[in-house]
Amino acid sequence: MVESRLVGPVRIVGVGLLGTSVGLGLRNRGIETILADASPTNLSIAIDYGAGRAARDGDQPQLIVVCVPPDVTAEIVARELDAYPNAIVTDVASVKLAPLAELRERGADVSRYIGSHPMAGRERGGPLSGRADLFIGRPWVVAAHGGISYQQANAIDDLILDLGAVLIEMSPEDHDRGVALVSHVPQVISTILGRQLANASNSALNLAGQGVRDMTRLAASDADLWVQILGANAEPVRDILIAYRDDLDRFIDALADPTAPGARRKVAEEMIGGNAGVARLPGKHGQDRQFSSMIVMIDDTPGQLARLLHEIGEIGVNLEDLRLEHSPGAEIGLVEISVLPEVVARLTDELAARGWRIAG
Ligand SMILES: NC(=O)C1=CN([C@@H]2O[C@H](COP(=O)(O)OP(=O)(O)OC[C@H]3O[C@@H](n4cnc5c(N)ncnc54)[C@H](O)[C@@H]3O)[C@@H](O)[C@H]2O)C=CC1
Ligand SMILES: O=C(O)C(=O)Cc1ccc(O)cc1
Repeated sequence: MVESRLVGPVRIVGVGLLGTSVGLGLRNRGIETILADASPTNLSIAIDYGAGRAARDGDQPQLIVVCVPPDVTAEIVARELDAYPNAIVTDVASVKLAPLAELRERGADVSRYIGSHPMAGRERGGPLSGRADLFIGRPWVVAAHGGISYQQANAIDDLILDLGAVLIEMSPEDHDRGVALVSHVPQVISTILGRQLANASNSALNLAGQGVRDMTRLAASDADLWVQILGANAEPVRDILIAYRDDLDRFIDALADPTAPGARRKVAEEMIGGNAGVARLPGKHGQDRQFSSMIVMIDDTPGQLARLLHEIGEIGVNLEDLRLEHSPGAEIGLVEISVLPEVVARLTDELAARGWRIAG
């Protein structure tokens, strides 16, 4: 078992996709986890899956992670702060300003609370979708505020590093504007595109290739959750959608008469603008687009990276690119390797069989 930074126990409230994944990841590191959920069914599934045990009288959690829908996040965080006066509390809701504002309105003791947000998830919620490796190599924002000192937030940093994620500090305002651009607006646009398919003919749908599937993956997301996320971050999302409407209008105008002087240039300029934007995305959807990437966790000890590279050579796979990230303070390294898409499955299986920990 890998050594952990957290001491525990960690109490997890809400054991759907996020809560079960946190529980499974911490249990893999030997950390005691206590689970709670308003749904008895979800609670027993998460326990059966090995994400932790049920709560008992006298539990003294070091840290509480609230993983409930955004609308009820502040209410549950406030309740947990009251019930466990020695614990630090965080939440994982996809928006950060609204829960903090509501906690302040409720007069909660925010000196023991910092909101956070892992940029990792799936379209399907519920405990059955939980995965121990969901957060490995993913950004996890800590949205600090003036009411808590850095030292008190140590347990939240340890949680993030123990789960193999990459800690990023941001203000709640910057966070909400950032996720509006990279998560919430892409969700809306994917949904709109998905709706266009609802009444399409079967003969058109039968032609669907990978492009439309990539673009509409998010359209399968849970409506209940997204009504809450978009409602809680409406202003930044709206601002970007208004700019997007202008972009759409330019495209529509350019296509009104594609043979008119300058029309082709206008379309080309839009395409080149898109190329430039997507090239700025870090990681596998950006610079390394023509290759597939995977992340291998290595212990931060001498010889580990060399052994990994040697074994990839033994497996007979050519490495196209490599990036090494140290999780600040954690004794692990995250090696992002890029290879040809057709060898990913074999390389993943063979490295896993040799005992390497792989994440996505
Ligand atoms: N789904 C995703 O991809 C991501 C979601 N998030 C955030 O994580 C949080 C949880 O999302 P998911 O795990 O996807 O949802 P989910 O629907 O899979 O799980 C939510 C769980 O909370 C429980 N719950 C609801 N109200 C409760 C209450 N009052 N008290 C106790 N338990 C309650 C539900 O029974 C359910 O088990 C949300 O705030 C969401 O914004 C963050 C990153 C990614
Ligand atoms: O599936 C994806 O690519 C996502 O972006 C999932 C996701 C959904 C909600 C979040 O708050 C964070 C991540």
